[in-house]
Amino acid sequence: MNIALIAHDRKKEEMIVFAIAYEQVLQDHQLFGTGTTGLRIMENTQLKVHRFMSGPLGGDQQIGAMVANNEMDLIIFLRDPLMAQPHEPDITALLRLCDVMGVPVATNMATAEILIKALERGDFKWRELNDKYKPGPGEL
Ligand SMILES: O=C(CO)COP(=O)(O)O
Repeated sequence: MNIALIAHDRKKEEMIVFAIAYEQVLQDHQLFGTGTTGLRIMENTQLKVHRFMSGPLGGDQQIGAMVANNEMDLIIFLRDPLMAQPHEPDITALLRLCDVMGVPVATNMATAEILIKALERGDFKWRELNDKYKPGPGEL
């Protein structure tokens, strides 16, 4: 599965704790992240993360492009709900695309834990069938 890990600055420590706690689960998947989040995870675990640009420089949009292409299976996006972000439109766009494409997305730790346990159990195997049902351009 392709999994994206993204965290705003005041949520990065939480993301690192999450990545350490679930390293054994995450290591079996292809991991993607925005620039700084990906770097911090790699500095603190043995996980390999494909790093896109930092969020404010377009990283959310790059991950959004994967969602639009139906190439992303799960997103953990620890947002900071108490701090305005300069790239708020990009964040909204990414979350909107997750809803368009039916991609499971967690925006806080409580949901992240539920989704990672579901991943561990194999609950997202249906995503592998997705290509078959993938809408073509203009079909939505
Ligand atoms: O801003 C972000 C997501 O919107 C995260 O970007 P960084 O991981 O580069 O800090």
